[in-house]
Order: sequence, then structure tokens, then C-alpha cells
Amino acid sequence: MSQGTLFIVSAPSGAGKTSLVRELIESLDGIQVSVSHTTRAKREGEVDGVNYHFTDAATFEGMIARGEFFEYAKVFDNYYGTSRKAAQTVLDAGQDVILEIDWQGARQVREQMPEAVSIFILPPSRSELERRLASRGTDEHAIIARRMRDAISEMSHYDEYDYLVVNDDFTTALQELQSLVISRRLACPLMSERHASLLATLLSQAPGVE
Ligand SMILES: Nc1nc2c(ncn2[C@@H]2O[C@H](COP(=O)(O)OP(=O)(O)O)[C@@H](O)[C@H]2O)c(=O)[nH]1
Ligand SMILES: Nc1ncnc2c1ncn2[C@@H]1O[C@H](COP(=O)(O)OP(=O)(O)O)[C@@H](O)[C@H]1O
Repeated sequence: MSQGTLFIVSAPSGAGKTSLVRELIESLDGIQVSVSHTTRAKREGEVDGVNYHFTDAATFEGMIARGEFFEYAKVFDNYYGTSRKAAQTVLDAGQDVILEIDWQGARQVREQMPEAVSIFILPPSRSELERRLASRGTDEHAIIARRMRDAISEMSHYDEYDYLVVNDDFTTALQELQSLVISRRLACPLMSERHASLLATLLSQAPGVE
């Protein structure tokens, strides 16, 4: 079975990547998001095993020691990481997989899988980023201030990515993400099995063709 494509999606906190990725996987078949592990506290409404695998630091460090992470990093003083199992299970099923990770994790993934496609999502302005962080209603003022400070260093890595999407109008940004996934699927070197068998038929027994 052919392997799916691995997409990396990064953005400063509050830019809208979780909302966009959720809509993207609902709107397209054959694509899933990998569920990360984290040591950060669960927010109201979040479900263990769905939004994240919520773990304590000792468990996370045990997984690091056993080499169970494909990538991991410390972000806002907490550990976040993608287990090898989480990403590989989806890819082996022939599905595309999205990793919602920070720039440090993105670097680790590119080293191991240079064919991964990376996308950076930008907010339309700093003030709108702050407004979104506040309007989400999930974080205290101090946490929002910390995320705003770290947003600039996260965004400074934009040029390590293959594509940039500005999340100003949500529908436009979603359409751009859909186009990136679809165009990757149509790319020749990643020919699907359907295209491979069509081409085998078209190019075989071609009587009279030089
Ligand atoms: N390296 C890495 N970063 C992650 C992973 N999961 C999430 N992150 C990063 O951690 C940041 C904080 O995530 P979170 O606390 O859920 O806040 P949110 O992005 O504002 O929803 C995100 O912006 C991601 O960039 C992961 O598995 N690996
Ligand atoms: N294009 C957009 N316009 C206005 N609000 C948005 C847009 N995209 C996302 N949001 C809102 O901004 C907040 C942060 O989005 P979220 O997906 O949680 O961001 P992230 O995962 O990048 O931290 C949420 O309340 C979300 O509904």
C-alpha cells in the first residue's frame, strides 16, 4: 500500500490552526490529524485521547528515554510531542497525516522525512492574534501574555516552511489548505495506485506507437 503524505502545520498560538485543521479533515477524505502527547493541563472541553494524550512529566520523560517520540519539544514550559506510533499508524493505512507542531518539532521531522510538506499559518495582524487568544476564552491573562511574547519567535521561523497561509478570512484560508493537500495528491511522483494502474494500461500494448 502506498504511504500517505505527512503535512506539518505550525503557527503561533491563537492563529487558528486547530480550527482550520479540524475543518480540513472534516472536508476531505483520507486525511487525519496525529494526536500529540502533552504535559500541559487539560482545558475545559478537551478530551484525553482526542485533543491530546495528557500525560505527566515523568511519563513523558520515560517515553523520551525509550525513543518513542518521532519529535518532541518544550513549548511554553510544557512538553509536547508526536509518538512514532501516532504518525506511523495513519501513514501505514495509506492516509495523509497532519502534525500540528511548533517550529522545533518541524525541524526534527524534516531531518527524518525530507519529503514532508510544511505549512506555516500567519495571523493577519498581532492585534487580531491577541483578540483571538482572548476571545477563545481558554487561557488566563498571564498565559495569553506569554503566548503573545512567544508568537514573534515562532513566526520568525516562517522561512523554513514550504507554504504560507494567512488566516484572515477563515474560508479563504481553509480553501488554500485544501488546495495544498489536493495538489500534493495529484503530484506525479506521488502517483496514486489508481493513476498508476491507469498509466500502466495506457502505456502497455501500444501497437503502432514508436
Ligand atoms: N513539537 C511539538 N509541538 C506541539 C505538539 N503539539 C502542539 N504543539 C505546539 O504547542 C503549541 C501550544 O499548543 P496548545 O497548548 O494546544 O495551544 P494552542 O496552539 O494555543 O491551541 C502549539 O501552538 C503547537 O505549535 C507536538 O506534538 N509537538
Ligand atoms: N479566520 C478567523 N477569523 C476569526 N477568528 C478565528 C479565525 N480562525 C480562528 N479563529 C478563532 O480564533 C481562536 C483561536 O483559534 P485556534 O484554532 O484555537 O488557534 P490555534 O490552534 O492556532 O491556537 C478561536 O476562538 C477560533 O475560533
